[in-house]
Amino acid sequence: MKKTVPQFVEAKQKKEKLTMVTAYDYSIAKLVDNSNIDSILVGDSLGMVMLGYENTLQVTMKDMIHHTKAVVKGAKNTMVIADMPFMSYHVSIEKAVENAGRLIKETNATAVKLEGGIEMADTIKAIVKAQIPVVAHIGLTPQSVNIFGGFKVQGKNIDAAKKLIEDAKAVEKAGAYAVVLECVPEKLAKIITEELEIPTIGIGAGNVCDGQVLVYQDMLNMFSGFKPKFVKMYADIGKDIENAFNRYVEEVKTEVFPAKEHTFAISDDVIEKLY
Ligand SMILES: Nc1nc(=O)c2c([nH]1)NC[C@@H]1CN(c3ccc(C(=O)N[C@@H](CCC(=O)O)C(=O)O)cc3)CN21
Ligand SMILES: CC(C)C(=O)C(=O)O
Ligand SMILES: [Mg+2]
Repeated sequence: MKKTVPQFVEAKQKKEKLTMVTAYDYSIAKLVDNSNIDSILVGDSLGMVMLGYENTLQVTMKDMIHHTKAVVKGAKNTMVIADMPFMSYHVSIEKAVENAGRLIKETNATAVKLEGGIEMADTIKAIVKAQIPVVAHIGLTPQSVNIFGGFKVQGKNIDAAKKLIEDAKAVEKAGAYAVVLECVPEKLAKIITEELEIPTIGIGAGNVCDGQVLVYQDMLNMFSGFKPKFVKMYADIGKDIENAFNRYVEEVKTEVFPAKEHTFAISDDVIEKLY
């Protein structure tokens, strides 16, 4: 068994780094489960990497449930966190609790994640009151892309930096057990990490965070939509896939594939009778 929610929080006191990657289906979830990664995020980034949308705004509860169910089946021993999609927690606190509940009940994920700081504190509190663990997400919150005017680094001026520190404290006070810091300058992420008891999980926030998260297609170089500065390539699977497809085409054309070992036999008697 890998980490539970309390163990995830304790990791910070023990100064053990936390590791998280996204997954959106059964096969990848199994690979993550077999690795030493602590937790899986079924991110609403699936709208971009799996469904080809230009941002995460069109992702629905149905999409999140569909993908999270598959991930949970593959991740027998790994904590699965499901992103709450845009507009599933903004209309009212009641609807937010209801949708968080659906995500857990219909998928058996462990926790939900939602974007926002101070303004979401009461929502986080209500979901935690329903006994659903919540991960918060502040800084570059992609569901605010049209307010921000793009995917931009947050917290660079004094007011924005102070607001982010207040956001972090507010989500901790509201009962979040971890907080994702996305695209936050490293020195600000350090202050936030030191101020909080709960772990900070960084993406584009430096190695000062208590843990890190990356979209798996980014780290394996299998997504060509864009490449944020914070991404490091750990394998070149995209190129490997393209090369494999081209070798397959070549072998089909030259009749190298399928070979004997890929084909089924029949007795010559039967064939003779057919002729
Ligand atoms: N494949 C993928 N990876 C992600 O990390 C990711 C998604 N999709 N979808 C949802 C959000 C969107 N994210 C993004 C997307 C683009 C940038 C980006 O291009 N950032 C600029 C920063 C520009 C600036 O303000 O200086 C960069 O150069 O990194 C950052 C985060 C992070 N999330
Ligand atoms: C980038 C991470 C933190 C996320 O929210 C997602 O994948 O949707
Ligand atoms: Mg997300």
